[in-house]
Amino acid sequence: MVQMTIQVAGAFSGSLRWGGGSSSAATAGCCVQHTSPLAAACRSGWTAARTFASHGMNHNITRGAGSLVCAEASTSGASASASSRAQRPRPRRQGTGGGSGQQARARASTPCAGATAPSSSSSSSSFAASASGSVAPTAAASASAAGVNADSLVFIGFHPEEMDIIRQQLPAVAPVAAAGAQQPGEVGMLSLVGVTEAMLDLTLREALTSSGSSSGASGDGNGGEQGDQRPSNGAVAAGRVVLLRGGGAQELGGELNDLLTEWGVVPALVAAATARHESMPLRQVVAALRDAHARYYELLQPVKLRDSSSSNAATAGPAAGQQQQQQQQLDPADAAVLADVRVLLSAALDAGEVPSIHGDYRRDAAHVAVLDGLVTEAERAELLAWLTAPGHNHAGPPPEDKWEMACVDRVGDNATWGLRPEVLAALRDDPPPPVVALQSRLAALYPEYTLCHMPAQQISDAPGGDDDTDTTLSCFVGNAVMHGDPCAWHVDADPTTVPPYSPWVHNFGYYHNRELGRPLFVTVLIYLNDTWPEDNHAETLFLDPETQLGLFVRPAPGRVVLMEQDMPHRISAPSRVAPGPRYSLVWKQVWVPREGQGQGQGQGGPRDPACADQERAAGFQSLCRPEWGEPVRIGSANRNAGIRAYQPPVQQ
Ligand SMILES: O=C(O)CCC(=O)C(=O)O
Ligand SMILES: [Fe+2]
Repeated sequence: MVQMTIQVAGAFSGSLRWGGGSSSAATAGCCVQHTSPLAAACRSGWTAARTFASHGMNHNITRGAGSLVCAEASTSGASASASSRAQRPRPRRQGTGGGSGQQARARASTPCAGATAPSSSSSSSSFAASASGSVAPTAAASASAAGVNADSLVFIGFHPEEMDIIRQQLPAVAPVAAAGAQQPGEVGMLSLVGVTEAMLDLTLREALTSSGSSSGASGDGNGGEQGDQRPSNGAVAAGRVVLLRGGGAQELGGELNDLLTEWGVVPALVAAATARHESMPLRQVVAALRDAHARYYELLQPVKLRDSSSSNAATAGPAAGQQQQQQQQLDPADAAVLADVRVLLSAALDAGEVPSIHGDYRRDAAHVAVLDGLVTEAERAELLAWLTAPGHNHAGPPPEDKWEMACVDRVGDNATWGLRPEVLAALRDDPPPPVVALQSRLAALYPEYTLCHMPAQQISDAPGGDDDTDTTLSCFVGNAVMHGDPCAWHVDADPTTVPPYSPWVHNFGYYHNRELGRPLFVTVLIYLNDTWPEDNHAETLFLDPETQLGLFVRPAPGRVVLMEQDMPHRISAPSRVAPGPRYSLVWKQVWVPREGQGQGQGQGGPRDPACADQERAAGFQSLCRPEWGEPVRIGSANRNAGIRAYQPPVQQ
């Protein structure tokens, strides 16, 4: 119910690390479990931030001590940082059915006080340098030789309204050249260039020389009125980057994201332009910078697969034909298991219209699927034994050497049993065979994606890693819920609610889950008990907030649930007759589209054209595979929901 969602949000407000100050570490971004001062792990990732669409525009970010810029100053003064109001979630339009229907996809606020930025000390490796392979001289020298204004701020992938704000605000803090004054600029003056989609295929030098001309650049200073010369939203898909060209621009670099944030523009990836960039098409420059940035911050952490199919690695393999290669290399045992997998449910709910990164709105719905047979009975038993102990008595609590009372859905709730951090770390770093088997089969089932662990640390914390709270994050959650345990509605994570100072946002921007070409946030869950009679209850519940309807999934040994992470859901506690805990193991993943849609992440091969076409037609990605047929539509996802039951007979 909507109220319920409000309560969930309310219960969390102020308790996130990025919302409530330093004592709130326990809830921050813990799509995962972690140790913390509150000694509680959280099933939900960004539940606290899950408030209402009406707040979606307000990031409430203030600048000041400990402000959020994640400047990673390079030796040449570049900074790696980012995000953008362009991709900032906007209020979600209501879907069918009316009602308040607030979808909690929008990030309510992105308070950043307390986030400490890595210092711009020389110890930090130069992000610009890693992008280009070496610390190259900046573009200034070659540019001035060409008669192009040496000092420029080149904004790529920013929406027109963002550029308007920047043009308005920047002159107050930096000497910005007047509109059209670019050949060459006055000494010390910065020219401000907004790059349109049409300009992405120009080299940096070409873009600068054509800036203000009919080629589509938005000019300096006040270019807001230039009609079709304003940066088009299409450029956002390539990524949001600010190139700092020349010493004057680079002086501003370390501060730029702070400024953008102060002005209400979500930061972006900021990098020094190098001489090498001068002759590269901007699209390529953006892709290379984003690749380097993703590598530097380890944003893409491919799951471990069987050796034969390890081509899932985001960095591995030639671009072409990888998908086929992965299928060919499928272990015959995995292929045999996959041939017997049954899709019991493929469903859509929680629908509405959401802003796309292109500036328009798209139809959206979240999805859940239930698969039986993805792991064998022997593998299920092996995994349960690995997570507990061989021969463990499952009528009693889980063994305390692997489990602790440390798992919560909401701050303040009593904790339930969760896996200890070292076990969670082992699941990622040294997974037992059943985990590798499941991951390999999922990778085979979804060849269009590179399956990665959610980079929980990078998403949760200020870049640079640990803050002062000694929080250990994990991309796995173990649940052993008992009768009477508190279980609350939550979402696991949502790409619209990642903190703005996180390198994830700098690279991928803000977007609603399922945006084409952007990583899909997916949770994978497996039920592990040997048996689970009906009377034990403990179903997983899924909610369509707008209609207050939903669906449930009964635990069954080895059953796997896939859900898009922004869908509200909860465990229901086992009944009194359940003799022991109900075990589930949960993966929090990001599925990175292989085609990349200009993302420049360099993964794998092309998507299956049929699949890609279907997605394009739908306007979004989904874990429900087209070959499974149309998903069952529930609540707001059912276009017939809310039609009049009684239609008066037509008078003749
Ligand atoms: O075990 C379940 O039914 C759901 C668990 C869950 O929602 C989580 O761990 O985030
Ligand atoms: Fe969850």
